[in-house]
Amino acid sequence: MGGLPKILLFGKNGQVGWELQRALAPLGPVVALDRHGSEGLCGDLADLDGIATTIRAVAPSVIVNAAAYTEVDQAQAEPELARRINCDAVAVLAREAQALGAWLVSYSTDYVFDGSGQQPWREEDVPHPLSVYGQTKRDGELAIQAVGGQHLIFRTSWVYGARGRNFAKTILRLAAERDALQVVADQFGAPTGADLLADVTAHALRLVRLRPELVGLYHLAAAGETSWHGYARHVVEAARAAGRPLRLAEAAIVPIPATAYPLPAPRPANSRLDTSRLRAAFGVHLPPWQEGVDRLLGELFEERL
Ligand SMILES: NC(=O)C1=CN([C@@H]2O[C@H](COP(=O)(O)OP(=O)(O)OC[C@H]3O[C@@H](n4cnc5c(N)ncnc54)[C@H](OP(=O)(O)O)[C@@H]3O)[C@@H](O)[C@H]2O)C=CC1
Ligand SMILES: Cc1cn([C@H]2C[C@H](O)[C@@H](COP(=O)(O)OP(=O)(O)O[C@H]3O[C@@H](C)C(=O)[C@@H](O)[C@H]3O)O2)c(=O)[nH]c1=O
Ligand SMILES: [Mg+2]
Repeated sequence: MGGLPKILLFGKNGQVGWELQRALAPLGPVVALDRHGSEGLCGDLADLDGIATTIRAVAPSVIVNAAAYTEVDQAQAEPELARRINCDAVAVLAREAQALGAWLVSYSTDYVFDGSGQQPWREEDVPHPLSVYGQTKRDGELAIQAVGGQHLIFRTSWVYGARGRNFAKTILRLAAERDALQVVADQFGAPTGADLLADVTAHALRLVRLRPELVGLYHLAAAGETSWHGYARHVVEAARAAGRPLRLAEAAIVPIPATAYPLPAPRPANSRLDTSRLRAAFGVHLPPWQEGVDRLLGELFEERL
């Protein structure tokens, strides 16, 4: 094998991409691109020829794709663009990776499932997306599998990071602006940190160099479960305990059914992911979701002192 792998990272400024810049750095030299590209390299996943040319020019031994069309509601109104980025571009990455004999890492979502039942979803369960976003992400997974090269697909859920937009930050903002909040209490999943995703990715990439048979699809989420309402309550209680100025009254986070919070894209009621396959294959510990969320909050509160 010999030599450190050259890594090409797409989507470097997203929540996960930002943490990957840090976590991948010790593995080997990283060429990290956002949609604007750099030094003549195209990083725009909407430009299928551009990214193919970039990959051929860089000739990496690992491609990590952290770029995606992640606006779940907006995707309902622009399915073609969502498909181009979440599926067609991913197919190009898979083909170009295969041609180079490179590994491809990509991320997918709990939204590939229809949310039925109460059991955590396993990798072999049949996806049935409820939304355009979920469908295009599912088709991206299938595109990678159809090419059949060396790949890791990590399906995760409810991602947050200190940098970027996410539910926890939205709730903090709303708690400072409003007297009361209504939050969906009948959708269940696990908030998962972008830092955890990046660290597990780096760990897995080290391991697959020695054990290429670990190729495949894995569920990767923090341990435990909550509802969006439970998540919001956790965030607001931490903010209150830290003495943050809140407009929100005590006990003013009202649990509501999803039917009372209509959005363009339906979300799954059951977003629980069974992570046994990942933990067994890679020997990783996935901490309870509260640990990562508390770190995020600590970081955010520190920033604003
Ligand atoms: N966020 C979540 O809750 C979850 C995310 N995932 C998956 O995890 C992965 C990482 O998500 P996350 O980091 O949270 O998402 P973010 O939305 O934080 O980041 C996505 C990045 O993709 C970039 N992007 C969008 N369109 C293009 C394009 N045409 N070309 C290049 N870059 C583009 C965005 O750039 P810009 O800011 O310029 O638009 C952004 O930097 C994705 O595959 C996502 O589907 C899975 C489950 C949950
Ligand atoms: C802001 C807010 C949201 N909600 C509900 C709406 C919805 O059911 C749920 C989450 O809403 P959001 O729009 O913040 O999250 P959403 O964009 O659905 O988040 C998803 O993003 C994509 C990229 C994924 O892959 C998923 O894993 C998931 O993280 O919370 C409330 O009930 N009250 C509120 O005040
Ligand atoms: Mg969203």
